[in-house]
Amino acid sequence: MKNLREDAFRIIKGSIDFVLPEKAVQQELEKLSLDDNIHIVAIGKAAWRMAKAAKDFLKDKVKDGIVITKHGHSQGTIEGLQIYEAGHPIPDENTIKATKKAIELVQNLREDDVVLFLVSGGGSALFELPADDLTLENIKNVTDMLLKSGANIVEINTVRKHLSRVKGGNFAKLVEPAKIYSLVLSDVLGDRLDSIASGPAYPDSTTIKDVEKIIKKYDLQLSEEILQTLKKETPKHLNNVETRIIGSVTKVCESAAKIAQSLGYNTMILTTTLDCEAKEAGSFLAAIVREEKERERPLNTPCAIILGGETVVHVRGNGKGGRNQELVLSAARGIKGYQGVLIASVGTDGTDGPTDAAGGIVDGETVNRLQGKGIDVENVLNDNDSYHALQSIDGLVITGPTGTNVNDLTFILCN
Ligand SMILES: Nc1ncnc2c1ncn2[C@@H]1O[C@H](COP(=O)(O)OP(=O)(O)OP(=O)(O)O)[C@@H](O)[C@H]1O
Ligand SMILES: O=C(O)[C@H](O)CO
Ligand SMILES: [Mg+2]
Repeated sequence: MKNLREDAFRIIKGSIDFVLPEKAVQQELEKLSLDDNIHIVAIGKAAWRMAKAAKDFLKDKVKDGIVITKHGHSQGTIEGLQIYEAGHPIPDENTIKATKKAIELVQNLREDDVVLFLVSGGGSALFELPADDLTLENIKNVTDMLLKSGANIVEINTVRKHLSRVKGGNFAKLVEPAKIYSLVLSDVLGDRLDSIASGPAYPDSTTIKDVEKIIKKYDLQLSEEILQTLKKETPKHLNNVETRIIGSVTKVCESAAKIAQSLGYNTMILTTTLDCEAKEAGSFLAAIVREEKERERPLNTPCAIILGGETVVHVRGNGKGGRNQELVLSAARGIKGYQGVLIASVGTDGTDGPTDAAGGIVDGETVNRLQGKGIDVENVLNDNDSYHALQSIDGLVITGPTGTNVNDLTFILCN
């Protein structure tokens, strides 16, 4: 018999290690073998670690550079690079100041210069210079409105791209005639490159028609000056950019599958875009487990069934939890009594909702164990209190902040 719990922790640790910024950046730089005259521009929550890895690898080939990351995310100086911290999820004065510095850095480059553009999630708030005569206040207001509207990240960034001097491919235009190599750590399901950090160096696939639809759909009340700016198109073609995705939930799933295989499991990646309600995802996973246990389908045991994505929780209760913890607890209801099975789900950033846990692990005994402590799973789910319930039965996965952020990993292990 396999030790499912031990194997689960190996899969979690190993697959997250694979998309840590250092490893992902250096592996790609080895393949690229860039010449001299490199200028680093790094944006996003992982910017500091990506830039440090690039500088350590490229050494004197780097002429200069700039890092723009979230407040609290810098880990000190990096020789030859300017470091800025700025507001996230709402941009602040530093966002504008740092973005102007980045533009200064790339504005007068020549054809034989190279901009190494390191992109990670959070870049939209951290890298911004408003278009036309719009002010930071304008952008803050629109951002706040969009974040509260219920629009998804692709929709939010569609609007943001059309209000900016750097988003939606505009940054690449400012870099011309120099070339950009863009290395991207994706936090958008499906890895839409024009959405990640609002695609400063990627041809924009969205149009002002799309913006109009989003304004209507969410009944956004925008000022006249903003509506005027939203009439201008973003660049649809760029000639100076090469882009590589160096980390994503797809890569996490693929490395989880490899690790599971090496541990002796028959393995399948079911999806890399799980995006429904966390509780529903949990019920669905439990149904798959029952099929495995009753009929050994879809895989012969021992097996690992792997999913990547980012589920949604509409928080209505007063409890503490996160989408991964809620997903596994919901799943626990449907696998009650089964032996030799486990379901785990974690955020690859190590933080699931406003908790210190990355996610949770449940098995066929979870519901009974909770009952033994006088805890009713339905009540817990109604109150969105998955954290305390899982904590009481040693069902939390605690990794601490991992330094990367590429959505969530969920998997089933069956003996
Ligand atoms: N008590 C709770 N139970 C379940 N889910 C919760 C609870 N409180 C908050 N959440 C969910 O946690 C989400 C926020 O999670 P988290 O802080 O991990 O952000 P994120 O989406 O991963 O963003 P980031 O890219 O910044 O990490 C919210 O969208 C909310 O749905
Ligand atoms: O910065 C952003 O736009 C989001 O994190 C998606 O990449
Ligand atoms: Mg998170």
